[in-house]
Amino acid sequence: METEMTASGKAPCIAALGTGSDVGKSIVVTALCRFFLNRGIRVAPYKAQNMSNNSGVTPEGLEMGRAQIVQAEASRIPPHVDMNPILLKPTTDVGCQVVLMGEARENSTALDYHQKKERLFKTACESLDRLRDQHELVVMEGAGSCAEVNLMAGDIVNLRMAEYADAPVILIADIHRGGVFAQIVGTLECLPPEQRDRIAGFIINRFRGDIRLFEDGVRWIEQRTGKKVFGVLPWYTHITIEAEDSVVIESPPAVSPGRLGKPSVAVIRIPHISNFTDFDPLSAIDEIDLFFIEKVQNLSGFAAVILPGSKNTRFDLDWLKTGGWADTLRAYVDNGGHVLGICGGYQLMGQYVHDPHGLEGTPGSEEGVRLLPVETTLKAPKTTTRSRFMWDGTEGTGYEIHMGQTDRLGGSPMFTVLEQNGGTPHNSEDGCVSQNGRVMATYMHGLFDTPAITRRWLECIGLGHIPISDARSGPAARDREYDLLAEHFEQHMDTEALLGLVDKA
Ligand SMILES: NC(=O)CC[C@H](N)C(=O)O
Repeated sequence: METEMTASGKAPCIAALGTGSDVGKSIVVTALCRFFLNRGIRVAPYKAQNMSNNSGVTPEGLEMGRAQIVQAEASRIPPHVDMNPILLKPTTDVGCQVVLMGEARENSTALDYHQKKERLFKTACESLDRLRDQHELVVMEGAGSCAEVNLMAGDIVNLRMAEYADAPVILIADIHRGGVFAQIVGTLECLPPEQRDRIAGFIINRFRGDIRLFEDGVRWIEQRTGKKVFGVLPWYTHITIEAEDSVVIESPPAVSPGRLGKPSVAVIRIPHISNFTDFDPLSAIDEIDLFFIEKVQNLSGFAAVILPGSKNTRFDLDWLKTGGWADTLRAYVDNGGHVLGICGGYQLMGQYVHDPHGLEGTPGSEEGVRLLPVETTLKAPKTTTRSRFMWDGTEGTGYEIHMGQTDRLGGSPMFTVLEQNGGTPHNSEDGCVSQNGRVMATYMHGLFDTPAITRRWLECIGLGHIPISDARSGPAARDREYDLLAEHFEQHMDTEALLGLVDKA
């Protein structure tokens, strides 16, 4: 199918906006991208502004939100910062790092960020225009609820962006949390008439149970609003696509390792966790139980404990120390436990973390958890690389996103870096392994995406007998999941009506 160019000579756009946060916008956009691609349309994803600590690196070595990287993958195109020109990475409750066109620009409080919105809106529009020049369709994603009336004047990602692109809007609602009728009618009610008219219809996400029982509900919504329900998307468990938001791992309960007779691995859910999707390949292994844990508990039942990335290393370090985690971790290691740190988790495990310029809070130094002989200083410029590395003869790929630079004062490096952003690495040593080999850490995110590296790490923690199939991870495996998602989506959507939207756009 071909799309009609708009009068401006640019490709049409459609926008998926939400009735709230975490209603499943990203996954619907991912499904839409693969659906349109399967109909022969060259499609690209776009989200003007993303607030997330879950980011990745483009082939050009620039940083962008992982959700748009996933959507680009579903569109079978390389990710580009135009797909997510503004990324806000929360460091504190009131401040964030502003990543503009893939580069960390500054730390901003919500208030001063607000004052820069107009300039940023222009940058975001230019990105969208470029995407529209290069593709046949752009599927835009909104942020949070599109009807936050107090924020509408400064909106650069929801209806204002849809207006700029003259895009019809699909409103995504989440029936699982209840109140779906009020979500939809209430959202429309909060919008001025011209914006309400822009909403073409609805997708109801996360339906559980017998869908026939909801037919009345669909009729009610259509009669009440005069707009179409494009489809009701049932809950699924047979498809794995990485999650966008760390709310999926919020407030995890205490767990009993080994409860199912399987070896268990714990990831400590630190307050500013970043790139929690690093562990998706581990959760996919049936023979292992992977848990996120937050409350201090005895660790002796775990085969290994992981300290993940952090967007505020010193804050999380203080949290680990004052809450009792630091002592618990040291005792666990003294008793033979295995610990792995990734990025911020690596920094935490050293002797000190220095932040002389206050990049992540007030300037100063903080004593580390002291599990490794390393010392870290946070300083610009930010490192953002796609890397290739070697671990004792096993090759892997990963990506680095950090301000910190870490000096090794003992132990040995974990990886030899072979390549960064397609060129020679700045420093060919990465990470640190303790003398006894049980404590190790690296800057490399995404290391478990390489099955051979996962296998190698499982050997290190005494789980070398667990089979790791190459078919479970990597690009080909993810591509199959996008097809499964599109299939599920098509089964439950009025596909003709969706295609009709593109014609009208
Ligand atoms: N991704 C991370 O874990 C980043 C670690 C730390 N906040 C830094 O910027 O160096």
